[in-house]
Amino acid sequence: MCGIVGVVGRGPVNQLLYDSLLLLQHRGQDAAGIATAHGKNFNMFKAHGLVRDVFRTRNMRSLPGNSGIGHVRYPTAGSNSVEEAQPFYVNAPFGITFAHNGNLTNWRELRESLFAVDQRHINTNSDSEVLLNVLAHELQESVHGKTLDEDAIFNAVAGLHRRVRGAYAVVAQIAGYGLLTFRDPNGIRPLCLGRHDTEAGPEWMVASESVALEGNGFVLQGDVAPGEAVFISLDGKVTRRQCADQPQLSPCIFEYVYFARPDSLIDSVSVYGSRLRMGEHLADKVARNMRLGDIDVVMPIPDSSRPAAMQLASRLNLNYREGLIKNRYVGRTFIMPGQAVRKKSVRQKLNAIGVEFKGKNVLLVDDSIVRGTTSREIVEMARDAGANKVFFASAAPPVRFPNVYGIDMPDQKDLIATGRSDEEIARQIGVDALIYQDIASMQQAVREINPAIDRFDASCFDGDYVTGDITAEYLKRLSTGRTQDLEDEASGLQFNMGYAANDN
Ligand SMILES: O=P(O)(O)OC[C@H]1O[C@H](OP(=O)(O)OP(=O)(O)O)[C@H](O)[C@@H]1O
Ligand SMILES: NC(=O)CC[C@H](N)C(=O)O
Ligand SMILES: [Mg+2]
Repeated sequence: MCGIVGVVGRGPVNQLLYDSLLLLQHRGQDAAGIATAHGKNFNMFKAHGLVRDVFRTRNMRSLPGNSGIGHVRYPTAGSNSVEEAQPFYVNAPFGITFAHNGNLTNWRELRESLFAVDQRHINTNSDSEVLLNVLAHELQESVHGKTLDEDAIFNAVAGLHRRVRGAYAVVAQIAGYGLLTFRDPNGIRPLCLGRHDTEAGPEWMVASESVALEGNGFVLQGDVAPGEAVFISLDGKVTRRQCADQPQLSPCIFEYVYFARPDSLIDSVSVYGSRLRMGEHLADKVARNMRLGDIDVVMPIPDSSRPAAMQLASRLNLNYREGLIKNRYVGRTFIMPGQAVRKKSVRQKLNAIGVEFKGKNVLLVDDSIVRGTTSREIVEMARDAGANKVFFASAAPPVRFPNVYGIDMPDQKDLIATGRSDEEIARQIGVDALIYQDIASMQQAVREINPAIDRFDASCFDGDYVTGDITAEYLKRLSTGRTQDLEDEASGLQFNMGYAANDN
């Protein structure tokens, strides 16, 4: 899950973009980048690492301009090579810089047709570079020698929607014209618009999550609708148009479960509120399946499960205790690359307070169990700290299917719930009892806040993929695809370029 931001301001925006990326850091820890527009020129800097490590004063100084875009990356296609860090740039037509959150499901086919038919070379295994080139091609076709105007821009987005499948929330700058932003026809990934009034006129910001707007003094104007495109000219004029034939809001439910910050509003739903409700539904299931007298204490696994655990305890009238302390300098473990580093980081990140465990029957609550890395380690920690019995409740149902829309779980065999019953999973993670949320209750928790959401993408729980193009064959190819991408990279089909890294 990456984070994206775009700004059209009335003064330099480099610091604003930096601050916004810090507020979106939880969506991607692998690489960060900013591209600003200064007159007709773009300035860009991107590198591996967390936002605060990527940008030094000298890099910030090299990013002048009153508009710009930014990206924090969590790779889901290709590799984590720095050449796939975003934003991306193409020089024709006009010059475009581009950042993407999501994952395309037909990017390999698109890459072939871009080369064979549109004569465009894609230099990385990034689906985002493919998407940028589709946009550039459609824009070229739509302008066709005439001056660029809003009709041409929106027609290009409509053409892109017709060719592309998958999840995409995008911010792009067209040199000398302005900022373009759009969301896929299912609205799988979030995107919202904010406004800040100044004496010189309004400033505009679009971002993956409303926390980036609010944290910078912008007022949320609402979400970009599924299939909709918004164009903001450099003088601050906003034009919006629906560019998809059959848009249908089907947001990714995992945003509410885990990805988004609790203080964000996504599609008019408070993420925090939805997690509280997931806790209530989970409480009801615990009450139906366990003797409450057996539970001495309810404990969250920091950070994301806190609202659900708190609400569960309150609804069941049970003690709530914080027995696991988080090292605030270790990031999110689930989005780290590679199992070895994820496993080690769980131990570095969380430490048990012995007195809260010793001799007690503890109900641990987490937002989800995916590979089982966190739960296995924490259960062992609880036992080592002297817990009598360890029970576990997950505010999300078992994750049984790969994600193809921007969460890096391409391989079913990595998921602890694959081919296992709840009892077998309980044995795997070493608990005395395991309670999972039901799929319907998880969806209801969000829908109770916004009943207008007809459908969710809950494919990693139920195997029903909203874009309708995912076959068993596709999923099989996906599991080997990332390895293949790394091999392609070494095969010499690409140009290799060096990027300057910060050396201090
Ligand atoms: O079963 P797993 O593969 O371990 O994945 C699930 C765990 O990963 C996430 O935590 P993470 O440490 O990423 O972030 P958090 O601090 O936001 O909870 C999530 O909240 C679960 O705790
Ligand atoms: N998680 C994401 O949104 C990733 C965006 C894009 N697919 C990449 O790998 O860079
Ligand atoms: Mg967690």
